[in-house]
Amino acid sequence: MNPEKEGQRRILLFGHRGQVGWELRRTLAPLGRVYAFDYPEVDFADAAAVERVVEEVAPSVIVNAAAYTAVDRAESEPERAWQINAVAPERLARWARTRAAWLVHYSTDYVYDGNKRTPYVETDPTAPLNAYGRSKLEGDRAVAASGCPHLIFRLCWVYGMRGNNFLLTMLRLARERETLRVVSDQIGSPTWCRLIAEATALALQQVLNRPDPALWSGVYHLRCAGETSWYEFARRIVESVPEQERKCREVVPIRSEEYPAPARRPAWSVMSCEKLERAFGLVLPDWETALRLALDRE
Ligand SMILES: NC(=O)C1=CN([C@@H]2O[C@H](COP(=O)(O)OP(=O)(O)OC[C@H]3O[C@@H](n4cnc5c(N)ncnc54)[C@H](OP(=O)(O)O)[C@@H]3O)[C@@H](O)[C@H]2O)C=CC1
Ligand SMILES: Cc1cn([C@H]2C[C@H](O)[C@@H](COP(=O)(O)OP(=O)(O)O[C@H]3O[C@@H](C)C(=O)[C@@H](O)[C@H]3O)O2)c(=O)[nH]c1=O
Repeated sequence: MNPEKEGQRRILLFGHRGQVGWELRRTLAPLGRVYAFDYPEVDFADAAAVERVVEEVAPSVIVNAAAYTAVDRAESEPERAWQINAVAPERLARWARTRAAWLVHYSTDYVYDGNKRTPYVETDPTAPLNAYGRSKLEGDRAVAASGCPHLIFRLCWVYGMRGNNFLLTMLRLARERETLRVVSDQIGSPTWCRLIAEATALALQQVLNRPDPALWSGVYHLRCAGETSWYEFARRIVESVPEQERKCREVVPIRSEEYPAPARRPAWSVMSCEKLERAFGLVLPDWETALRLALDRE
């Protein structure tokens, strides 16, 4: 084997202005030269634009953190979600296969129906409840079926201090409203985007230096340890807002039916990360520690 030197390696990153992509730009830098793109410079719905960039950069690694992530909006725009989450990754995977390039891609807990009560493993059947989940699942299938060397990280409840996410929504609402009503019957693992980007780089570094890419290619669950409800997560976030800035006095637990939304969400999003630990020796901290770190560091 003749591993490519870090200095020569060309890494093509899509979605660098998103939560995970923003962090990846930094964590991938030690692995090679990072060429970063996002919407609207490159629109995943425009096949020719994607093809042009991939041909021009000619990467040996593609990291795709771009996605259509508006879960409720996807119910009324399923075609657009499909183009971005299913069709575009398939094109990237086909290109990667012809050049033997690695493709790192992200998936979601929303590919599962949430009916289990023990942690999901990667081989469990998928059955998405909403249009976003269906489009993401098709992206996973296309990448896995393409035959390119690939890592698909299946994430859950991602937050950070940029973009749209539950943490930022709750920090804002805690300052605006006296009472917050938050669902307590959906269980998952809030995961800080910075830890995802760090784990991605560590896993990628390992596979790039190992022979036999096919052995390591596959789906890996990647999330913070522990589990909680959106309600408990909201309570911790609200508590973090200094008393003098906080308007919210009460967070009320409610059932999903009491928070009507266009998309159904799984009741159980807890995923086992044993496969990730076995393959790469990676374990993320528990969600409460990670939340404290995220709030302190940013
Ligand atoms: N957020 C979460 O809770 C979870 C996310 N994931 C997955 O993790 C990955 C990263 O998610 P996250 O960082 O939160 O996503 P973000 O929504 O923060 O970022 C996605 C990026 O993709 C870009 N994008 C949107 N539409 C297009 C398009 N047509 N062409 C090119 N780029 C586009 C967005 O641009 P713009 O902002 O301009 O639209 C944005 O910069 C995704 O695959 C997502 O499905 C999995 C589980 C949980
Ligand atoms: C704002 C708010 C939300 N909720 C509920 C709605 C929903 O069931 C839950 C989470 O709300 P959000 O809409 O922020 O989360 P949602 O967009 O469903 O988050 C998902 O995003 C995609 C991209 C993923 O892949 C998933 O892992 C997951 O993180 O909280 C309340 O109960 N009260 C509130 O005030």
